[in-house]
Amino acid sequence: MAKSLTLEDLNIYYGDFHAVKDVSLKIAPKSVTAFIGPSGCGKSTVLRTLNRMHEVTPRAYATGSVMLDDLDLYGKDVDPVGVRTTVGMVFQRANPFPTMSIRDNVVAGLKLAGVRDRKRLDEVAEQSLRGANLWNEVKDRLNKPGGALSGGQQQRLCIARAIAVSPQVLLMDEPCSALDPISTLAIEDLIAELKKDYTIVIVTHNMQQAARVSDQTAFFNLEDVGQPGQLVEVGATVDIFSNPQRKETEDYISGRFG
Ligand SMILES: Nc1ncnc2c1ncn2[C@@H]1O[C@H](COP(=O)(O)OP(=O)(O)OP(=O)(O)O)[C@@H](O)[C@H]1O
Repeated sequence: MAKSLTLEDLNIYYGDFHAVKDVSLKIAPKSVTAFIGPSGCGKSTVLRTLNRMHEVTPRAYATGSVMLDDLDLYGKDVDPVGVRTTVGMVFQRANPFPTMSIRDNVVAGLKLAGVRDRKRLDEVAEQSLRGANLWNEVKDRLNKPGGALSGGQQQRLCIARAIAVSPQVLLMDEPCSALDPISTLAIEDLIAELKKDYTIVIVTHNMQQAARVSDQTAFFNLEDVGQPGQLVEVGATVDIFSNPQRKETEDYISGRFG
């Protein structure tokens, strides 16, 4: 079931480079939080610490804590691979396995986890494709390759693949940046649906998108090039967009910089 995330004093490094400084933030279950801010301020870096993908980069590490309800994701006995199942991720560019069938793309994670029962796999494939609003478009060609779908369909296939393993949180790193406006709206509608079951964190450069899809907005910035990114302001999306407390936030959302 959907869970909360609590980041406390999170500092994130790539080797000697201090990329993000002192982030503390609460994310409620079954809500959408948007990370916004200019290029290089650390939005994707923070996102990747939420499922321990950050440390996949050589010499990258984080200090502080990320709690999933009461589980410290950076705790000593926590398996990062398990974390990545519990906290799923969808990337900027849809990345289905191109020659693998649509059905097998969706259940790839389950197969990897050892599930072999064909009936069960078919059920999960259908459920996840329905959940990703893709079922009606692909139900007659489940054995065709995932790479044969349109960009927007591929992105929904990746969302189906992410939800097939029953995560508690979904992270989305600019999921619409490679999509046309119609496919973008389809993904935004889907986010509104998914929020009923999942806690969602999305990085977006699109202010209108942040305003449309999120309940909470976190604005990141950096004082100067080479300085660590920081969380400048976080609050209910309506407040951040209508009544930001910090001038930097106002300047950014009104398009005066970034
Ligand atoms: N693999 C890496 N190795 C070293 N430094 C990195 C790596 N990835 C990102 N960085 C640096 O960390 C900082 C934050 O980058 P990040 O990609 O998180 O920013 P962002 O806000 O998501 O940017 P954008 O909006 O352009 O995607 C930048 O200075 C970036 O150059």
